[in-house]
Amino acid sequence: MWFRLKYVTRLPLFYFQIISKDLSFQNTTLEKADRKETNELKRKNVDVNSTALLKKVKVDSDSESNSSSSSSEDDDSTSDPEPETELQILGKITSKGTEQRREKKKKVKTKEKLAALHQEEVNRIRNQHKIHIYGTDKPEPLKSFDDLVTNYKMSDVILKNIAKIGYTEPTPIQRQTIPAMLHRREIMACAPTGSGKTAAFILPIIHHLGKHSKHGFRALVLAPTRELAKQIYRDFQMISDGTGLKLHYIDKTVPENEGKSVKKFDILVSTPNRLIYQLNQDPPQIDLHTVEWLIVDESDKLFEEGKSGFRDQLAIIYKACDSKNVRRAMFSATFAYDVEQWCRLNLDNVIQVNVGARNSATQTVEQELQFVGTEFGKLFAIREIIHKGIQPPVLVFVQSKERAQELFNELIYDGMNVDAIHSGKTQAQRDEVVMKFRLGKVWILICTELMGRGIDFKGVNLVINYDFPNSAITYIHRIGRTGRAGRSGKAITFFTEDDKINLRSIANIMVEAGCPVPPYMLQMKKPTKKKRRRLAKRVPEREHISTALKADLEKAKKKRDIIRKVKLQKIEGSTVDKKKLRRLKAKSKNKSDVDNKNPTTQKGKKKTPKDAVEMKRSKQNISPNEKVKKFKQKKKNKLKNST
Ligand SMILES: Nc1ncnc2c1ncn2[C@@H]1O[C@H](COP(=O)(O)OP(=O)(O)OP(=O)(O)O)[C@@H](O)[C@H]1O
Repeated sequence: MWFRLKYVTRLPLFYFQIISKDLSFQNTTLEKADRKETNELKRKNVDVNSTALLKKVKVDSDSESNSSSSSSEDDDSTSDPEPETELQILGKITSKGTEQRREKKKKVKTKEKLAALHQEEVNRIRNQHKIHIYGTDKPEPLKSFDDLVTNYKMSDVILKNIAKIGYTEPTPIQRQTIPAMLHRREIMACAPTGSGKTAAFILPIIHHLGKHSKHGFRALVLAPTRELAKQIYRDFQMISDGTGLKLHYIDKTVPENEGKSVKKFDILVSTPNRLIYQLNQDPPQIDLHTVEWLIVDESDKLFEEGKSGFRDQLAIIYKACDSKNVRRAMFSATFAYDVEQWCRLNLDNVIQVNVGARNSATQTVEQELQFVGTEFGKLFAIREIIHKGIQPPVLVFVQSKERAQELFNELIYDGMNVDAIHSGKTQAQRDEVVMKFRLGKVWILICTELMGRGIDFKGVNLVINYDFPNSAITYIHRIGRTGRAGRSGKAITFFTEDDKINLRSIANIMVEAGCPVPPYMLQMKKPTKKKRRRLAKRVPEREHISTALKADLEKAKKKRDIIRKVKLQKIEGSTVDKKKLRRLKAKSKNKSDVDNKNPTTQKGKKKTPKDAVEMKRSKQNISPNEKVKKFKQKKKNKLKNST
């Protein structure tokens, strides 16, 4: 291109040369004088371009008038280097344009260079924080929270609030998802446990909503458990303080007709179950037509099918949020392939943000596997850990509410500062336990999966997986209750012979996080996908938790047998009550059968009336309306049968 321009600029020059060749004989003197002058001007470093042009025009007109006379320009040109000077001079005329073009090019180049440098900086930030982003028109990550003011005009009130909480730098997930949401992009975000995903969606929502309005809910946040929903609600309260935005959390205690007043709120935080209950009322107690932001926290859990999942409920809520302006964002520390596929198909121009390797444990947790042989070995091991000295708070995970209660019974007798939380407890009891644990009044908290996801207890130092997690995903979330927000933590996982099937997947996660693992674990047989899914849905059967030694249990059993025998003898020896005798014999047989199968049944079977009521309630877990429906249905069926 540059060459072509060069030749174009030299064309008039060539033309002048031809003319001057013809006139050279006549104009030698004139030209020489001319050249002399121009050379002089050149020497004086004056802009000669215009002068040269004028002269040239003059030469041309003169040559036209003296066309009959001729002189040899060739000789002149070969013998005299002057024409070259002329070329240079004329070249200068064009070189001014070239220079301009060059300057333009330079400007373009510098612009390109600056853009490249900027992109390099953006890439550097992303690489430094292990941010992987997929999608089109990817917004730049934040360098600092100040970018929110300079680039997005975020209110000082919000920034003061986050400074008050103690956030000085955005976490990696916040760096990338906050700008994406501020550009109103639908997103799917995956970042390790405890990496600040909550604030990553709270900040842009509060900025977008701005002030309180009476249009109804404009943001809806869903979480799988009440505890997590409450925690998110509290975070919203802290970050939106002073903005005037009104928050709402659906509580069971809320009166039925409360739906009429929901227009006074801007943000709703809820579990899917509570929300569905309100949507199903006639007329619905909640209106989601005005929702502009739908956030699904722990989205892979909410997408799960079956008893423990919320897929059906989520579908209903998704449909109910039918505003044209609605934007959706999915957050979790783990993502299943099918959820990802769903997001790609159903979200509008979705941006996917992953921090670190997907479905990996946080690097700040020191992970350890401990072989304990049997169920009894677990109790021995936990006592040993506690006696060696623990730094509270400590979380202990078991697989069911029954086992949580059993372990609680054992540890409380050891005089430990311990409590348990599970779905068998009432909401008030659960809230009280959580509060005590947060305040440091309880040091060891025994819990089920209820506390496995999202819960942010400050400074948990140790997580003990008393019962082996039934999937790698469960493991990642459980151990993620420690090592949060960059702090360090430790996780110990007990395993017995029965847990071998899932051992390899957990060992792989440990290796990825840089924790040592015996090599044999990585070479164990991989369970099939089908088997893994089945395992993830069901918890394995385990012996009851009890310290009573087998010998002691045998002794107790023998004692009971002797008492029964004596009773029998007494009955047989006296007046014969055959019915009573048969009953006693049968009872004795059944009892010993049960005892033989399970040496710990005595303790496990002890149930207070309160326990029974709670168990019944948790089993039923049916809303009052559903109860009425069931009752009516039963009545109808009875009537049908009778007719
Ligand atoms: N920018 C920040 N600077 C410092 N601490 C932060 C920042 N953002 C969030 N935190 C803190 O990090 C902790 C974990 O945050 P959060 O509960 O949002 O994690 P998460 O990624 O949602 O975890 P999980 O996957 O377990 O739900 C909280 O105590 C929160 O206050």
